[in-house]
Amino acid sequence: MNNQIVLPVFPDRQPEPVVSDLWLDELADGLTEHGWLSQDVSARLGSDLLAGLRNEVRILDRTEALRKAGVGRGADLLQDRSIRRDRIAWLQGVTPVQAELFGFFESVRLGLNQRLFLGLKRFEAHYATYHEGDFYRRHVDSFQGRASRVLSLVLYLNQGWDDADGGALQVYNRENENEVCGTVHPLEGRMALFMSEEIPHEVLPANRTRYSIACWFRCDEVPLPL
Ligand SMILES: O=C(O)CCC(=O)C(=O)O
Ligand SMILES: [Fe+2]
Repeated sequence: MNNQIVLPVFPDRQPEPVVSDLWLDELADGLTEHGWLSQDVSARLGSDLLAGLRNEVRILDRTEALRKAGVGRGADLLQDRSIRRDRIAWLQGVTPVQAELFGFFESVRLGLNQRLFLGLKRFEAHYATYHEGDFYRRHVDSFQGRASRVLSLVLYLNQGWDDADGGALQVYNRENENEVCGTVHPLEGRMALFMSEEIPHEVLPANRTRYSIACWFRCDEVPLPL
């Protein structure tokens, strides 16, 4: 009789997004020193998660499930095509890849609260597509007089993006909004992180469809009417 134990074989599983103390220290230092940073996080998120998110946004785009983005909120919402031309869909965190990404955002929220005492209570995130010629003029992310968006995180989902494809995130000096202090090309797995109220930024016109997820960590408990 063969009583050898046969171990079950599981298919390769992607590890959970990797958020280490050391990495959170690095983010906190970058934010304290410069108010913003950009990093390649593809190894932390894993290629399966990035591919899953890219797949979702492409389907939303193809099925025209994304809506024209506005400026302001509630009764003040304006769809001013001279300011921004992207299309968006809010993430609910219910599909497996969104749930995994929300776990990552939550670790960032808790880790940065511990280190910087930002009082981040929650986050909201949307997919965005910029089609050829679309842009978002220079702006800051928190609404005047509300100061509820504290920290912005943008994650890009574009494979093989060349400089010639345009669509770069241009970051301006927090002391002088006319001085460019950084350019982030929207390559898959790249993340930009910045203080929402402090850092003026702009999306330059894209020369081909550009996919991203923008997430805001907020200090208000109750969502304001969207
Ligand atoms: O996609 C980006 O690089 C930035 C988008 C942005 O600034 C925004 O949605 O507020
Ligand atoms: Fe922005």
